[in-house]
Amino acid sequence: MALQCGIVGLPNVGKSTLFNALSSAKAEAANFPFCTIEPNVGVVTVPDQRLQILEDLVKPNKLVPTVIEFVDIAGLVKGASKGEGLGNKFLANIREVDAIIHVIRCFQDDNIVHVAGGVDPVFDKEVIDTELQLKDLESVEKKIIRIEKIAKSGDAKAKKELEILQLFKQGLESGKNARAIEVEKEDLEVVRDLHLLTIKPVLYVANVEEGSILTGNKFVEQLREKVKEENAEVIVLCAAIESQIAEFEDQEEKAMFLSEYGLDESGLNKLIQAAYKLLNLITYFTAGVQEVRAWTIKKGWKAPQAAGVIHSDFERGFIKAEVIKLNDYQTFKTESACRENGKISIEGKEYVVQDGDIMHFRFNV
Ligand SMILES: Nc1ncnc2c1ncn2[C@@H]1O[C@H](COP(=O)(O)OP(=O)(O)OP(=O)(O)O)[C@@H](O)[C@H]1O
Ligand SMILES: [Mg+2]
Repeated sequence: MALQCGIVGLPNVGKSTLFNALSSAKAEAANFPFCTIEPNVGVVTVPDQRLQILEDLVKPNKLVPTVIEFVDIAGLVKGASKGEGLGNKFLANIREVDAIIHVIRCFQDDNIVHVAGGVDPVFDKEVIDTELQLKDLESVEKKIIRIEKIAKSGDAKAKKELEILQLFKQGLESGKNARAIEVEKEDLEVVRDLHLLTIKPVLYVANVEEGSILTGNKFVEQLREKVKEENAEVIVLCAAIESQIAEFEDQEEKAMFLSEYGLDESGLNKLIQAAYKLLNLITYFTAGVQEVRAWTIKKGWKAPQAAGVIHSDFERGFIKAEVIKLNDYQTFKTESACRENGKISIEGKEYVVQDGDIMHFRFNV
């Protein structure tokens, strides 16, 4: 159930450079092959140090990390919501993704053309936001027309829905993203079928020049200031350098290259991990000699549902789960030692799986 992040932004801001870097980011965590489903969808392994820890302890035949997908979406321009620059097609691409990585040009380089003249992250962000909002407004207005008819017949539910839709309409018209419009959680159901673009979770990538990776620059400051109240993450990286980092197969060489830039981790790794969080995902592990494996679930899932990711039988016939915490596994080294020391807890159907849990499911079908 790999979820998708769409890489969105103005033309020529570094989206494809970033996407290519992500796509060639060789599985660091393990020997999971990178594969491309379509030319513009990349399956990217989620780097996770905990897998290495488990590998060292268990020495499995196989190590399987978890993955998410990135989609390289073509650049949007002003007027996209009205079909400019193939806008409608690209907006449809955005509708299909689960979260948005909004790439914003924060690098100064006179050789690289900026579609709007000069580097201006705040302006650029607004151009994209506006196009997405206009498209959302169109969706909301269509639904309003539909629901109005029902409301007129005196249907109470429709009346209530109409009120909520009006709130979205006003918010969007005033330049707000749908995710920033304050409504009750259950009211979100009213717009669920619209798959609004600006309701999807977002994070920003400030694409800076090589010299500003560590320090940031004035453009990054402007962007941070602009998104302050959004509570969104801003990741600073240099896409051009990331694509070079991703080329290294040899981990030592890679580490050396990184340290030349004063980095201890690639920007890509940070981005992938942030994207994973943005999608509201967490990881649990299964650890056997055959295979140590990371599994992706949504935060808040209970044990049977989490088990269902492995196989539907596990969910259907769920009896109980045995759970070891990673640091206990590290301390006692083996599953049996964990058992002897009372570090395996037996959990039932109501157990909410935690990030990093090592799970063993008992089931009967
Ligand atoms: N951080 C950076 N510093 C300098 N140059 C960069 C940086 N990131 C990307 N570039 C350069 O910017 C140019 C545009 O990059 P890219 O093709 O990735 O943009 P794009 O957003 O995918 O554009 P489009 O929307 O047209 O597909 C390329 O020449 C790339 O090498
Ligand atoms: Mg591109």
